[in-house]
Amino acid sequence: MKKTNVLLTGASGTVGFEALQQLLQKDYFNVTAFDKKTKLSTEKLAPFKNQITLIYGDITNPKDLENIKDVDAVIHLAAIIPPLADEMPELAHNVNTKGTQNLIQQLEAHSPNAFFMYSSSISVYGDRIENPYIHIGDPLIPSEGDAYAETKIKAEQAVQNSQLNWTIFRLAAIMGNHKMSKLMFHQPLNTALEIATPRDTARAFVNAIENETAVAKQIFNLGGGETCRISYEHFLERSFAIFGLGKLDFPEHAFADKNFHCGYYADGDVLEKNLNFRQDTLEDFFAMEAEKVSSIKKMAACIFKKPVKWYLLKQSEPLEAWQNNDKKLKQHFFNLQ
Ligand SMILES: O=c1ccn([C@@H]2O[C@H](COP(=O)(O)OP(=O)(O)O[C@H]3O[C@H](CO)[C@@H](O)[C@H](O)[C@H]3O)[C@@H](O)[C@H]2O)c(=O)[nH]1
Repeated sequence: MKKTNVLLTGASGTVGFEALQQLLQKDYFNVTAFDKKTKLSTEKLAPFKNQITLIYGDITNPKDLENIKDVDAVIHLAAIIPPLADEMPELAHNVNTKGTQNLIQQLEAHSPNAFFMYSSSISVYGDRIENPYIHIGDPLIPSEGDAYAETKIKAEQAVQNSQLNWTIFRLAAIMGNHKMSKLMFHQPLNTALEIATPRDTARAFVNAIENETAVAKQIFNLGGGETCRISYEHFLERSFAIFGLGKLDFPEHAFADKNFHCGYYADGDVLEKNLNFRQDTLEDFFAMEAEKVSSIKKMAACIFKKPVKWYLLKQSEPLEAWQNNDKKLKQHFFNLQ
């Protein structure tokens, strides 16, 4: 039987690395991994170099894509995600939108029958504090200044306008190896949060390869479902306890009131019915997180929790805006009277 040639972009990323390992568990896939050459990607992908075709390159440069040929299925994950996407919106546009267009062009020319699976994001729906139950047909209204969401919307359009067969998954909050950053304070504490673990997310893409007809030419919300829902405040409380950081005792105005994203996917079960990708619950996620924290690390965090929380709080842009009475930024982050 002829093997399916799968191209995986962003193979060393949080979702990509899970997808790579899952693809390699099946013997009917020939995997080509495309990624940017960085210290991290080299380290993570080196152990697989005998099992895959490895192409290092920059997706913004069409020349780097020239060796991509005879592909049957594509899992396109290479992207600049927040917070970097917010700090460097032009780079995000080049990689996320133009890079996707470049890849589509290469595939249209050399793999016109390829099935293109695109990873979009829940950020495209914008602020859903008032109305947290999200459906696929809801309007796409990114939060003010959310360059990342804009790049994802444009890339979605490029995918839909392509000559290829395609599917688009709008990923919920993917909780994985992402570092804590200033984004932590951009998200209002009363945000309705539905997570999906990287391995469940990857499984959806991998299972879609064999279920192309069921998902082709459609857009889906991809989340962990009812067992993966929590408020952001409770999510942080649980995480702080796991890391030995004690209570979530930040001052008023540390967290924004608005202009972020996330919510509950009201129609997320549709993708699950098609692809049967969910295995993890929130409790599994917290158990995995707890396993990552050694007792020594937890003890150190416990001893140093005050300076650690002070350091985190220093990164709160909402609090900084409030303290500086920066009218524009206060307006951006808070519901003012
Ligand atoms: O110019 C670049 C920048 C990044 N990458 C690669 O892209 C991947 C990004 O991974 P990561 O930053 O860990 O992102 P994830 O959290 O895995 O993001 C996934 O989930 C997001 C939605 O939550 C989607 O927007 C992304 O496309 C999808 O990869 C990595 O392999 C990078 O090396 C490139 O190939 N070229």
